[in-house]
Amino acid sequence: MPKRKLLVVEDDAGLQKQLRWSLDAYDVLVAGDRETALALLRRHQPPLVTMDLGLPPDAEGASEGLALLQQILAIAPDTKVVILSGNKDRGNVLRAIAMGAYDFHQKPLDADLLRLVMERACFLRQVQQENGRMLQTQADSPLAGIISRDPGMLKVCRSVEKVAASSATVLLLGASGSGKELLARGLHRLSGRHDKRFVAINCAAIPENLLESELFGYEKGAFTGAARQTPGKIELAHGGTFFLDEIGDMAMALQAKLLRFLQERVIERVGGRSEIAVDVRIVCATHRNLKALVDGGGFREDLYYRLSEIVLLIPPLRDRIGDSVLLAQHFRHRFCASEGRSGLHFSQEALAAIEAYGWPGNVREMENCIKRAVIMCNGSQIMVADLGLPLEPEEGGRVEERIDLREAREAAEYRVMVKALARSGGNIARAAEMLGISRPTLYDLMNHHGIK
Ligand SMILES: Nc1ncnc2c1ncn2[C@@H]1O[C@H](COP(=O)(O)OP(=O)(O)OP(=O)(O)O)[C@@H](O)[C@H]1O
Repeated sequence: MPKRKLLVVEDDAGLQKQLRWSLDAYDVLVAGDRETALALLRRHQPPLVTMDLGLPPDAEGASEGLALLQQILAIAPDTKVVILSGNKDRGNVLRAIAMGAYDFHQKPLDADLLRLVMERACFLRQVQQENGRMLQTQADSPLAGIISRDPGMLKVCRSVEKVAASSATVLLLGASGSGKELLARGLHRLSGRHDKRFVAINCAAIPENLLESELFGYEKGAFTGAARQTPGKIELAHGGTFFLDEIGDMAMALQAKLLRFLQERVIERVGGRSEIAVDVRIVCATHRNLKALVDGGGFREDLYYRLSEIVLLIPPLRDRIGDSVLLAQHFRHRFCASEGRSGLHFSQEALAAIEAYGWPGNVREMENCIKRAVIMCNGSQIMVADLGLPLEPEEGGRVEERIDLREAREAAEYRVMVKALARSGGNIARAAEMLGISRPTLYDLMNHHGIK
């Protein structure tokens, strides 16, 4: 893999040399002034820039550096710019960050820390680019709305594509909010039934005594209040796909009726005498452990086997590598557009918090969280507080927000690295590929975190 390009803007020859040496994992381009920097930027389009704000002719001030920063971000808005600052530059550094610089690093240089900052910048840019590409191709793909770069989740998507054309019954297993309905809709759109209806019913949301008539329909006068003949949801899905969500919550008596339908493909409306043939593709989902329900006598074994011709396991969001930030950016785009708040960005701390949080409510929780943050945030950055994430309980029950960015970054880095290594079965090349970094960089990081 060719080295990534990094533009160093620094007028001090000694520091230029030190930066070249510290950041030798990159293809380093060096500029000593604004004009050279812009020429190199246009020619090489480096994804990463480090810059000193004090450039000639204003080496003591920051006007030249800030003007360059503005130009860099106007020419290539995705560039991740890290400001190298002296300890007296606080005000100017804050100004630079507010203008869109990615981060800052205080001199004297700490090579290890700077390398980490650059790696994180690289990673973030890559995720943002992938997100952009996905948004672009969204309209053409039937699994369009499904955003993921996690190998496990992508495997589920490939399986959906494979089974879509068949008539097999599909069982989707996954926690609440993990995207079961989204996948079921994708499956329908990819199938030969896509021009017919997709009808969904949530077995847990409808009282037991009403579910039967919802599913199978009823004849006029079948029960008090049955004023006219009403077809059921299964019948309405004729020719299309019928999605039964929370199948694990269905009562035993109704399970028997559903099994009969699956065996004979005919329904009988409540209070009716005739059998009506219905042709539907069944997709069901549950967040419950269906096999354990069967073992405990809460779910019919014969129905379980009927429903589980193809079983797809949807990983929870916390196990999807890199997806939390990717999804957060996706929802930020979407809600910025729908709420008329263009130009909002996440602060670094907010991104670190998004990565570190466990998302027990999965993608739905993330969607709600980002929507609220977009609506509630003041200014141009979404801060940690805007996310309203529950704080991690500390030892002794004390609740305290961790605001050490370096620590948060390191923890997040360690986590994704261990996951990638686990998923690749210890294969360094594959793990590095998943992480979007070079093998030497991964070795460096493993060393840094003491992973053998
Ligand atoms: N990978 C994803 N990319 C983008 N949006 C997603 C993704 N997964 C889920 N969503 C969105 O998250 C929300 C919840 O997804 P969905 O309703 O499919 O989950 P579910 O597993 O069926 O939830 P439940 O079990 O609670 O019914 C939806 O708004 C959906 O569009």
